[in-house]
Amino acid sequence: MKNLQHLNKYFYKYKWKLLIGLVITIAARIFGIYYIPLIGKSTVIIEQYINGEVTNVSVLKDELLYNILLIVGTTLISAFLTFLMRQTFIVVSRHIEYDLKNEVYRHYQDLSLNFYKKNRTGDLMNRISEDVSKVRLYLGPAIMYSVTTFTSTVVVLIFMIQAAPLLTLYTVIPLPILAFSIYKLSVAIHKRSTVVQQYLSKLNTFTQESFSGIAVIKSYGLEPQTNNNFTELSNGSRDKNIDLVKVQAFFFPLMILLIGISNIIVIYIGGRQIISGKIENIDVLVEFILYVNMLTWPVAAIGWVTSLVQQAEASQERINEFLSEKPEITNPKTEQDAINGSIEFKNVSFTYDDTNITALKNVSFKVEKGETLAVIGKTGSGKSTILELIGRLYDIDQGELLIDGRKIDTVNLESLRENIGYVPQDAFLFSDSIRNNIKFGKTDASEEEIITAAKNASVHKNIQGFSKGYDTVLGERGITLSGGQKQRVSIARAIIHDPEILLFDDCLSAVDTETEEEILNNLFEITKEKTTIIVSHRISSAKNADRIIILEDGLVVQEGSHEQLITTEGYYKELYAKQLNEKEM
Ligand SMILES: Nc1ncnc2c1ncn2[C@@H]1O[C@H](COP(=O)(O)OP(=O)(O)OP(=O)(O)O)[C@@H](O)[C@H]1O
Repeated sequence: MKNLQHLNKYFYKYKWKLLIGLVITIAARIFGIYYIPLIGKSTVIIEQYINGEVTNVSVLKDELLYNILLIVGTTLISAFLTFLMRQTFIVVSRHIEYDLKNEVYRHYQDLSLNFYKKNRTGDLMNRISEDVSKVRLYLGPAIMYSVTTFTSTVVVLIFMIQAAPLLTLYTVIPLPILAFSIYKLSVAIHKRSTVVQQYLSKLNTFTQESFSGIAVIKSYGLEPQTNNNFTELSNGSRDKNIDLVKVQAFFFPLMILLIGISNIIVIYIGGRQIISGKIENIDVLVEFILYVNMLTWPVAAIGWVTSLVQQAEASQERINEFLSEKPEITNPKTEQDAINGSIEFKNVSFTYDDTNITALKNVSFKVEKGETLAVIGKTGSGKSTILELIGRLYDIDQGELLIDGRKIDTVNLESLRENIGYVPQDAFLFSDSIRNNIKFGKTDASEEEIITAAKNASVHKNIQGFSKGYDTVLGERGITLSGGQKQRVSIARAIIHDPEILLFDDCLSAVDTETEEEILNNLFEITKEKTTIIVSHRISSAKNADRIIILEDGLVVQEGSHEQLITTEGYYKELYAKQLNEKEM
């Protein structure tokens, strides 16, 4: 139960509702049991009529009618209270489930990129959905049934002991056995349903992947093999489901068997006590059979609830594991900082934790506000890493990274990121309209601002070409943009909020040179007063920059303007010659 203590704050938050639920449950159980003594009383009067102790039939009728009305009344009240009980306990559990999901989601958002690299997306999703759902079963049904079981058992036992104490003792003997057997059965059911769930998620992942990759499957003619793999998985899933059903099938027979045993005990021992005169009236037997039946479900619930609590404990442990992860990148202060935009790397080195790859070694350069720096280098030379460090997606290991002369980890993180327009290498667009994808960079952007940003990114004409224009939905349910169109929407998103620092990571690689030229011209105007870093493999993107640095294996090997570099032996000159040749061919 140690892990479940995390939820105590939520119980505290909803304490009044839970307390009301408790009172309602006790009242519901008391009203719910009242029909039993009334049935007992009715049996007695019928017996007295048969024995001739009551001769007037209208007395019998009146008494029976009175009892029936009371039974209907108390049962209706109990039913209504049971409805209210569910409304409080289950509703509170849904509220806590919602709060917990939000807590986990917010925490996920605070965690750094390293956390996402160490953990698989499926695992993150499972903990926020499956595990939270299991915890909800503890918060709702488990607590509700525990309260019901406790109150029912106490109320029923009080009624039983009042009627016949010794018979009560004999009758309750099989009940702990029932609770224990149901517990064992619930554990077995849980184990098998976990396997069923695992198969189901394998099957889901496989199906999803094969539909996403349908183009590859078809072009390689892999349909028969995919079919075989699917059949194998679904056969496994069917077998595991059958295993589960076999165990589940024991549940009700076991309950019926144990109720039957208790009933036999009531009739046998109660019957003997009536014969020996220890119990006076037959109504005790009738009432006891009803009491035993009333006790059975709550007692069985003890076993079921125990297994629910165990599952919730395991799930909460997994949730707590992530909740206890500390974000590596934190905001150093709450006051906002004005960002002017100058960036300086002083002997910066950086090694990725997970791969141990040293992506940058002693890198130094400075870009002032209004300047453009181009970063050129072979793949894997560390270009993107420079941009990620400026966005503080990672913290540097050695050296100093200064923003406006201040160490980056002393600058307000929100201010820093709000002032950066970052276009990543793999433009990621959400399954939403083009308008909203662009507005993502500035949520309150006007239509005019959206169009201007799209025009500057040279994508406005393309968007107009779609029948729904800016309302065109992208992604799974919408159209798929070409690589170049995606890159340009992504540029529009970065420039719309007019940030002080613009970081372009090889984001014109998928557009033709003509469009590249057009975008660069537009950007030239926009970035006049900004600090701009352009990472590229193309000389055409770099040639107009104020300064160009060449990276090789994490080291700055050359630095200078386009004119200087094309006359200096090295990677830039070779690349220039090669790309010039390609253009001429
Ligand atoms: N998230 C990461 N985790 C671990 N290692 C990484 C990560 N990103 C990059 N690396 C490694 O760091 C090195 C530098 O990568 P980086 O992405 O900065 O290169 P790049 O010059 O931008 O390459 P490209 O031109 O192909 O985009 C590479 O060896 C790469 O494998």
